[in-house]
Amino acid sequence: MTKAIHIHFIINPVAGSGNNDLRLEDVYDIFDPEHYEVSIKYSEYPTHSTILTKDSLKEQASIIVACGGDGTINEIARCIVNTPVILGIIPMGSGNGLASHLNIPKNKKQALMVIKKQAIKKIDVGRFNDNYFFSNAGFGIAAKVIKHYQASKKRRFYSYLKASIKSLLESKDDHLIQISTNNEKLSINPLLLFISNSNEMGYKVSLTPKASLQDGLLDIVMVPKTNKLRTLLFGFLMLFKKHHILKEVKSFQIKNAELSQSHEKLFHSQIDGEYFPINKKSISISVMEKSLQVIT
Ligand SMILES: Nc1ncnc2c1ncn2[C@@H]1O[C@H](COP(=O)(O)OP(=O)(O)OP(=O)(O)O)[C@@H](O)[C@H]1O
Repeated sequence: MTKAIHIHFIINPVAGSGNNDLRLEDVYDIFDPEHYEVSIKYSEYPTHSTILTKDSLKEQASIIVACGGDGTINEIARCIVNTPVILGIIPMGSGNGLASHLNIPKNKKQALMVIKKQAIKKIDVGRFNDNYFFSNAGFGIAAKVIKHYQASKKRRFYSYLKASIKSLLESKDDHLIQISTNNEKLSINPLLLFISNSNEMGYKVSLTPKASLQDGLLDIVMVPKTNKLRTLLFGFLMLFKKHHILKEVKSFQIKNAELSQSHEKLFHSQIDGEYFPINKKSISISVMEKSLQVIT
């Protein structure tokens, strides 16, 4: 008798519009119980998915399926970078940036069928000091929007738009960030400093439409603080992926970068759509080429 494949589903019940679940019968309709051993787990609080994933690794899971959005994917995938364990995704989040880049259907049954086929892609992973990002990380308004969005408690496009406008209009504090990359030293008081592995932030919005998950590079978009009118114009153009026509918008690719602040210790940042303040003088960013196996 061949050994059963252990496939574990970790569900974030509150991602997206909430009430997420998965019925064991529906999974066994697609994954025949003779060949698959299925386990379904629910996260009960933020970061719980990481603990559940570590348990699944001890339980010999060879496929772990993240059922949620980019935040849930991060909590799970960070445990399986550079391991033979494969990540599956059932998009249940609000923005679902990474799943959308990978063309994973939102319909549960269709997403299960994709997982069953097991077409595996090795994707790049972003490193942010000792943390990973799979979709994107950012500073300036990218972090503020997430802070306001999380405070609004509702995970919908409208809340995201509201948080974006609020952040665009209140950007008055100055944080000069120095960046060493590609043999260059840059300095910016950022309206936005965005570092992306994938080509979508979620809700089909993209600051880096040409980014690839397999090119061994991270795509950067840098916008210095500017006046309110140009700030709003930037926000508007971004919705149509036309922000690059503004002369102050700089886009380039990197393999690694060192970020530092001379006067301020706290970096307000976001990683994969979750607010992530860092109390360090510097941040190292790099790409780890093709170090996560994902079913697409
Ligand atoms: N039971 C729970 N109660 C409260 N928060 C939880 C629970 N389980 C997970 N979380 C947290 O929910 C947050 C949001 O998850 P996730 O990013 O997957 O959804 P989303 O924000 O709706 O989607 P996206 O990031 O794609 O827009 C994560 O920070 C995660 O830690």
